[in-house]
Amino acid sequence: MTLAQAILSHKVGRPVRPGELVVVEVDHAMTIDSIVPTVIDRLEELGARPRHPERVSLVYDHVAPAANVNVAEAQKRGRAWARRTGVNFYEVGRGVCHQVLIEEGVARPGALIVGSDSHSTSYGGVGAFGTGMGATDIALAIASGKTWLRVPESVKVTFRGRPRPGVSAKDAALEMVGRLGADGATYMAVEIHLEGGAEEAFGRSERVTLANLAMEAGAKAGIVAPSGEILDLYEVPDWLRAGQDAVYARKLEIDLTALAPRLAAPFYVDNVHGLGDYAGAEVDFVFVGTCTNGRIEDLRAAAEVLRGRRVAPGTRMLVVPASSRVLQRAMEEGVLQTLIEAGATIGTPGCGPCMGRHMGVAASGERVVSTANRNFKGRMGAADAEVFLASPRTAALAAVLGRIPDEEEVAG
Ligand SMILES: CC(C)[C@H](C(=O)O)[C@@H](O)C(=O)O
Ligand code: SF4
Repeated sequence: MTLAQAILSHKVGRPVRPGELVVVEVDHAMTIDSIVPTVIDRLEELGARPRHPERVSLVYDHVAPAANVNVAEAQKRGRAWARRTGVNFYEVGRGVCHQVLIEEGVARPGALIVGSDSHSTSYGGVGAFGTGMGATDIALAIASGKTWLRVPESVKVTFRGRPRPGVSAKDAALEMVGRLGADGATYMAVEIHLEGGAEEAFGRSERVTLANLAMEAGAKAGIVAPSGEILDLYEVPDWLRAGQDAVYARKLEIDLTALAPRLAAPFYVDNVHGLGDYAGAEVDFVFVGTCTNGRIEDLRAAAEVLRGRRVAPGTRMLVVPASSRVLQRAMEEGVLQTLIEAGATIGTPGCGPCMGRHMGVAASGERVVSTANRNFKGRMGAADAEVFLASPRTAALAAVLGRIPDEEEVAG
């Protein structure tokens, strides 16, 4: 069995096969500020309330703090609903939904989590089956405590070895999406195995980055086989193991020892290149943050580059911690001090300008280096703003140099 099969079989109480439709209890249902109004509408149409409010979370992260009166009104309605129903509520500033659910211990190995956000695959970083759904499906999951799923086929991706200096999980994830293609894993589970040193090199944070980017290959779920740090942090159930008999739709091997830093160039996440193709291109705006790369490990990587240096004149840099805990930690460790002294500015924990809705959108013709997971046309503001996706290290170097760095500078 694959890991996706193992989790869904455990839920159903018998072995399930890819292609089967199953109705399963969900361990948790999550929704966000910008989707909750529709979720409430659907629940009201059904005359339903959350069946298990303690298994529901509402996180205010996407346009938080509210950018205008309409958003403020919608958030007010969601707050009142959360109070009325007793679901878990995370206010403006607590952080990006996925990071919050991981920090709160909701995401754990073997759990099934549905969220009204496509990057719910992130929970796979800790060995959960996390998947994104629309508002109607989430409303039904909240009302009934269950959902239906087609048991997905799986693509097996094996990362082998330890990455070279300057190469991170983001580079590995971009390489994976580039090789799979944007629709290479549509409705499949991407099952990620770390071997030959990769299981130690990539801790929880890095695994979340990998599972998060699996979405950009179209994946229903991205599940990293628990090993390394995950075994220290969680109790991993015995049944959560891919069997020798597991059948995969496709297998991909990535040698981390040979991997160079990667960039996803506009306007597709699978448009993955080496730095050499764009090195020297001027950069207007650098954004470090998001559910992909806004954790303390990512802020440390940026601070390491910025220590004792300045963001280049003509370039601006915004750092948005993925959560309030990340912010707190960055403060305690002096990471914030380093970033601020270098001339970066800090935003409220949450999604920040990832979706181009507030907190620093890009103007026409501007070039952005972002640590996020999407670079579609208009994603961060103007339709012709160019967004390059990269690791926190590459992004921070772009900020101090005012241009896209080359491979040697990143290896530095
Ligand atoms: C707003 C939300 C529904 C959306 C998603 O589903 O992913 C957003 O988080 C994104 O990254 O584009
Ligand atoms: S940080 Fe970006 S990718 Fe992640 S949930 Fe928020 S908007 Fe979506």
